[in-house]
Amino acid sequence: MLSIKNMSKNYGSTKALQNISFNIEKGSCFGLVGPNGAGKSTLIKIIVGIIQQYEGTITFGKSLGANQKQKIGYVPQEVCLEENVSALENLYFFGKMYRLTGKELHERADEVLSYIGLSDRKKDKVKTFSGGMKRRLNIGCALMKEPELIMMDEPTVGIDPQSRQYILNMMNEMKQENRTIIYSSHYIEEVEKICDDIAFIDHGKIIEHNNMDVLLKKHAIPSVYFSGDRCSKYIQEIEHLGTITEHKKGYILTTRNPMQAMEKILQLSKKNSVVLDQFELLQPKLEDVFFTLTGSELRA
Ligand SMILES: Nc1ncnc2c1ncn2[C@@H]1O[C@H](COP(=O)(O)OP(=O)(O)OP(=O)(O)O)[C@@H](O)[C@H]1O
Repeated sequence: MLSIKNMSKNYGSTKALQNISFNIEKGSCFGLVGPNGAGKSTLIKIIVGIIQQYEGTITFGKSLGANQKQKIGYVPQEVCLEENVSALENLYFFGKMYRLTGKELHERADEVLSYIGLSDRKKDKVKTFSGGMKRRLNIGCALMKEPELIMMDEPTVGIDPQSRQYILNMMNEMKQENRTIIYSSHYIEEVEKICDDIAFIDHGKIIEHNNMDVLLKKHAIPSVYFSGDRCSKYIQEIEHLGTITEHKKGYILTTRNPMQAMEKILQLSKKNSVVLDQFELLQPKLEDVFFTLTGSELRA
């Protein structure tokens, strides 16, 4: 549906994007993950058409076609609302920009208000809203044109957990409606919950792009946590199986072969009469993948 080829963008001597290429399928959620300054917003602004000077090509599939701009919704990182008027008036403003009028405009605004959970506050001025409500309305403005492709640039920054969950649920609903989402974030646990494909971006380069499951299988190393009095007695005997670190009252063994490691730990515990208090396989996380690939945490 959307294909980016060899895209680069410089701001003076800053290389914001360096030769980026990827494809996005219709109806999927594509996560763009990277620390501050990685180049996520620049990429989104190019796709939306805000930044027009860049190298490379963007091809939109048949479903978007020639009038693609009409079908792309953009939720900017900064909340972009008129605070002194009501939620409804903000939606009308955006609807009119997308050439909606009369009954169509009013009906669409009501639909969107219900979608973003603000129907009962529609006549209130935006300045009386919480941060989370403003974020939801910000998304609502982009939904006025019923986009096929919706670009969301860090839509959950600095809001309460309930609003965050509400927005994630909305995104899941959009996927079910076969809308395509590009979701930029450095909240990796959110991306993990809703994205199908993920691109890790750092210093303007895509350092890995893959389906979520493939990414985890390829890069995240599983580990085993075990604790119990005196299990330090046999630690030396399992050192060759992976990397051991002390954690809380026990140890984490990071290993490519967790089943073999678990069997060995059980064997040694029995032999040394050690009773294990805790013994579990820890599932790899996307955060670990980012760490493995870049050697650094995702800086918030
Ligand atoms: N208008 C601009 N002029 C000059 N440099 C810019 C401009 N916009 C972005 N940059 C630089 O380009 C690089 C990429 O910035 P960008 O905003 O795309 O990153 P980002 O991943 O979206 O970061 P954040 O999560 O902080 O929004 C950064 O080094 C940034 O300082």
